[in-house]
Amino acid sequence: MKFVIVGTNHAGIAAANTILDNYGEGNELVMLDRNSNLSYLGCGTALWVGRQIDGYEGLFYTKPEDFEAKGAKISLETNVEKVDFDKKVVYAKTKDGQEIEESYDKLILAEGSAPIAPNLPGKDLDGIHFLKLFQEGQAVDQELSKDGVDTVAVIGAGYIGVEIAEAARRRGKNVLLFDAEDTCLASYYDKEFSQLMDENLKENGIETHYGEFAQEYLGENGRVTGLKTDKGQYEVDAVINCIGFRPNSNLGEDHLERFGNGAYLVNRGFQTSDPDVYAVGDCATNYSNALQDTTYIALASNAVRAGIVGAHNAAGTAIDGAGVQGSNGIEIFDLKLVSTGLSVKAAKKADIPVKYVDYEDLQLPGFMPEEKNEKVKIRIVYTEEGNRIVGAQLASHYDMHQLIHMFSLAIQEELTMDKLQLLDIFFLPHYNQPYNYVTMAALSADK
Ligand SMILES: Cc1cc2nc3c(=O)[nH]c(=O)nc-3n(C[C@H](O)[C@H](O)[C@H](O)COP(=O)(O)OP(=O)(O)OC[C@H]3O[C@@H](n4cnc5c(N)ncnc54)[C@H](O)[C@@H]3O)c2cc1C
Ligand SMILES: NC(=O)C1=CN([C@@H]2O[C@H](COP(=O)(O)OP(=O)(O)OC[C@H]3O[C@@H](n4cnc5c(N)ncnc54)[C@H](O)[C@@H]3O)[C@@H](O)[C@H]2O)C=CC1
Repeated sequence: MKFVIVGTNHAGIAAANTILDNYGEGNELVMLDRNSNLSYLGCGTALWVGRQIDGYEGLFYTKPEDFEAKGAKISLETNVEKVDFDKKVVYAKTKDGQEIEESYDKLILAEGSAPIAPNLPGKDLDGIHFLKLFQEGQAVDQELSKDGVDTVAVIGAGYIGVEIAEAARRRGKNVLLFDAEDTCLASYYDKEFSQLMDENLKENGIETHYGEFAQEYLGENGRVTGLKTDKGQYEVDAVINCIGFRPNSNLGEDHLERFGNGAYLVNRGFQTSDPDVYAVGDCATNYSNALQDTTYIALASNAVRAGIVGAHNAAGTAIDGAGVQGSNGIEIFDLKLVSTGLSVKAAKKADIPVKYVDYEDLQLPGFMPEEKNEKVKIRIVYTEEGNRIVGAQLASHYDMHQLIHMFSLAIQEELTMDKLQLLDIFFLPHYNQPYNYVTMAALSADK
């Protein structure tokens, strides 16, 4: 059997390793990617640009030779231009213009996603950036090193925007952070949580502008000098756009069924509407256990799992993915926020009637040293009918992030609130309280 994988970043890499490690013998694998590098962990961009880590070198976790050593044929700087789904042939062109044709038995599309580019006047000015690829991270890093770049506008206060705003601030810049919503991180947290991050950003010197839409990039001599929004005009020396991702799904757009946002629509085994074509990672949908329906969530964690499951299915081992909760986390100037599943706001948007319970307490007993102890805020979201757990959010300066995985499992396994009430949660003063906030929240929940 011959497999072709288009896109060799996180999803494509996971698919390739699954095929090579489990079905390598007697099978053929071709990997194609238009980029000059693979396996870049974008999550490290802000850490590197903000000088919280020494450099970018450690942000790559594999190289082409690793796949060649296992028998794959891998070609970077090779753009796949067309797929003939009837003849089962992929057409690509290398950087130096060489045309490549690869037939396949099973095709795995792992084309990923691209940053959404707002079509605003002035969009071609110098000093306007996006953040996805390693090369784009490098461009932002170089921009922040230029003389005269003192004030930076970040458009979009989602995950990338908030992280790069922190990085630019750590580099000593004046940072203006814009979002159309009335808080940061609006698609991940309810207001009671995102506002904690808003305060944290302001306390650390970031100027936040919410409920504001960018309308125009202003410039002089080909270089950006300002940003005009529906509420004002600001002098800035550089702009970083972070208003979300759009799935790359050009190759199959006329042949494969797609989701509302253009992502390839796949089943639980990541098979598309063409039985010989699989789609994994940011270019494809996923199954949400909270919604109990199809969803689109662009995360490296999802991409890796999708790559593994999709590859097994493509190779003939029928397995269903476990679905996703969209579990995520962020740490900015020491404040940690983690969430999984649906916020109250997201549940409302999805027309799922929910209740929620909030609880706030110190992580450790009061007798523990003050400098080790922090308040933790928790919200658990559950369905009005049946009390099924569908979401959780936590915020603290204490590192409580591992707890969110328990809620992720609870959502996946469709657990109800009563299962949490008397769950055996150990007590040790070094870690928690005898009446810990999970038990207390569950006990006090309206059921
Ligand atoms: C700044 C930043 C921070 C992030 N932080 C996190 C984080 O902390 N946690 C997390 O889980 N996620 C994070 N993400 C999201 C994560 O990076 C993506 O979800 C992940 O990259 C998706 O992997 P993928 O392999 O599906 O797609 P991509 O990474 O988009 O890779 C797709 C690949 O396909 C190639 N390709 C596309 N079309 C073609 C074609 N026609 N021909 C040849 N090659 C093609 C591209 O060159 C690319 O290499 C972050 C993203 C960014 C940008
Ligand atoms: N820690 C993590 O898990 C991280 C995950 N990622 C993932 O990468 C993907 C892309 O991240 P982001 O680009 O930050 O997308 P995002 O969806 O997280 O945030 C985009 C933000 O831009 C705002 N916005 C949209 N259009 C706008 C406009 N015209 N004007 C002003 N604001 C506008 C939205 O309200 C939203 O808050 C996401 O799926 C994200 O989850 C990225 C970084 C870190």
